[in-house]
Order: sequence, then structure tokens, then C-alpha cells
Amino acid sequence: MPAEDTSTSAASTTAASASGTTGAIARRGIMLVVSSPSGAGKTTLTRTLIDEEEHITLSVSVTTRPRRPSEIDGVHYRFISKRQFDVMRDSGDLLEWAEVHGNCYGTPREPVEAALAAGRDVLFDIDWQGTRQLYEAMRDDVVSVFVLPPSAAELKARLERRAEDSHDIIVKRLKNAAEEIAHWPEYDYVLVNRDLDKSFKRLQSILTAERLKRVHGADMERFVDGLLDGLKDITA
Ligand SMILES: Nc1nc2c(ncn2[C@@H]2O[C@H](COP(=O)(O)OP(=O)(O)O)[C@@H](O)[C@H]2O)c(=O)[nH]1
Ligand SMILES: Nc1ncnc2c1ncn2[C@@H]1O[C@H](COP(=O)(O)OP(=O)(O)O)[C@@H](O)[C@H]1O
Repeated sequence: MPAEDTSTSAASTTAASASGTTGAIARRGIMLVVSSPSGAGKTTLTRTLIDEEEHITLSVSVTTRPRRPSEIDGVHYRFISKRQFDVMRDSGDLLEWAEVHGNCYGTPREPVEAALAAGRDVLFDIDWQGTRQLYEAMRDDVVSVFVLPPSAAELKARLERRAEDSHDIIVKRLKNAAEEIAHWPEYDYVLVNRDLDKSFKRLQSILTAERLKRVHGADMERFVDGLLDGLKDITA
């Protein structure tokens, strides 16, 4: 793994300066997964995290769902046909995939593997089925967050205020919400998205804390050995 500057990890920064070395400590990227029922706010939260944080890349899913007016192909999703989706899935090009609200969604494998190999974190806006598949494939690298709405009425109001889906589609998403919400205990963290700023700060704190975890500092043992050698030298 290249020793790219991943010093957004405070542990890496502190440790590097403690040793008097200039290079940051190489680490494995985190796979940060955010799920919620439709309308709870996961897209808003994940987009803000991408804007505010360095060293984290959004995994852009492929989907067979029609594009919403505000969405840009290749930025929010890659909008593809069902035939293209089947080809990608059958060729093993998808890290995970699921059918949600009657459409197919999947995570292209290659960009995720490239980002993780470069020590970058990857952010996923995927449902519980996809989260399960990522857990099965890469348990140690996945950190999951479930976002809940403050109430049923507010969930409905948010879907209506977003004004991107037809009435029928909103009704379908609300009907599916209970099934999605049933999976919250499978997640590492749960956020009730009442106040957007507070929820965002909490999400950012989760990322910061996870970056500080010992397991993600892949080269930390080597660093500590160097630190101990340095101590031996100055106390000899
Ligand atoms: N498993 C899986 N789920 C995805 C993927 N991309 C999006 N989803 C989920 O599909 C659901 C519907 O997403 P979308 O159509 O954008 O609607 P929204 O949740 O109302 O914004 C959400 O739960 C997303 O998290 C993916 O690549 N894989
Ligand atoms: N904490 C919040 N308070 C009020 N409105 C919110 C909050 N979080 C998100 N929203 C709004 O609710 C709507 C749905 O949010 P979105 O991020 O698209 O949800 P999801 O991706 O979970 O379907 C959007 O119009 C968004 O601006």
C-alpha cells in the first residue's frame, strides 16, 4: 500500500509528528456505508460529507431507475438499461447489487478497489441488502450507519418537499420504509436525522473516530517500532 498522505487521520498525523518523520503512516481505506428509508436524508448527508472531507470518495452506483430532474449521469448515478445492468452483474463487475423499489442498483467493483488500494476511504449510499453483501465480503473494512427520520409524518413531508418523484412513487417508498427500517439493528451506528447540522456533525464524528481505530493504521506497528528504536537511542 502506498504511503499516501492520509493525514486526515488524526492518529496518523500525531504519530508521524511524534516520530519526527515527515511521511504519513499508510493505512487501509474505510468503507463507510450509509443507509436509510427513502427520504430520511442519507443523500443530503453523504453529499455534504464528500464536499467537506478530503480523502473520501463517493462510490457512484449504476441503476436502472429513471434519472430524477436534479440528477447528473455519472455524478449521482450511472443510469443504465436493464440489459447493461445484467451484463455488468454477470461479468462480476459489481461488488454488490440489489433490487430496491422495483429497480436494480449496483456498486461497480473497480473504482472501489482502486480507492481502497490507494488508502482512500469510500462512501456508499446503498440499502441494507448491499450492506449485508459488503459485510460478507469485507467485514473488517466496513463501517455502517443507519439514518432514521424523526417521525413518519416528517418522512412523508421530506419526500413531498424533495418534489422529485411522482405521488405513486412516493407512496411506494413510504410503503417500503417499514421493511427498510427493520434492518437498523444490523448497523454499527444509528442517527436520527432531526436537525441536519447536528446529524452531519455526528456522521463526521463517526468517520473521524473510525479513522483513528488501531485496525485501520496498517503500518502502525512499524511506526511504533521506529518510535521505540528512537527512544532507545536517546536514552542510551
Ligand atoms: N444495494 C444497493 N443499493 C443502492 C445502490 N445505490 C442506491 N441504493 C439504494 O437504493 C435505494 C433507492 O435509492 P434512490 O432511488 O436514489 O432513492 P432515495 O433513497 O429516495 O434517494 C436507497 O436505499 C439507496 O441507498 C447500490 O449500488 N446498491
Ligand atoms: N434534517 C433534515 N431536516 C429537514 N429536511 C431534511 C433533513 N435532511 C434532509 N432533508 C431534506 O429531505 C429531503 C430528502 O432527503 P434526501 O437526502 O434526498 O433523502 P434520501 O437520500 O434518504 O432519500 C430532501 O429534500 C432534503 O433536503
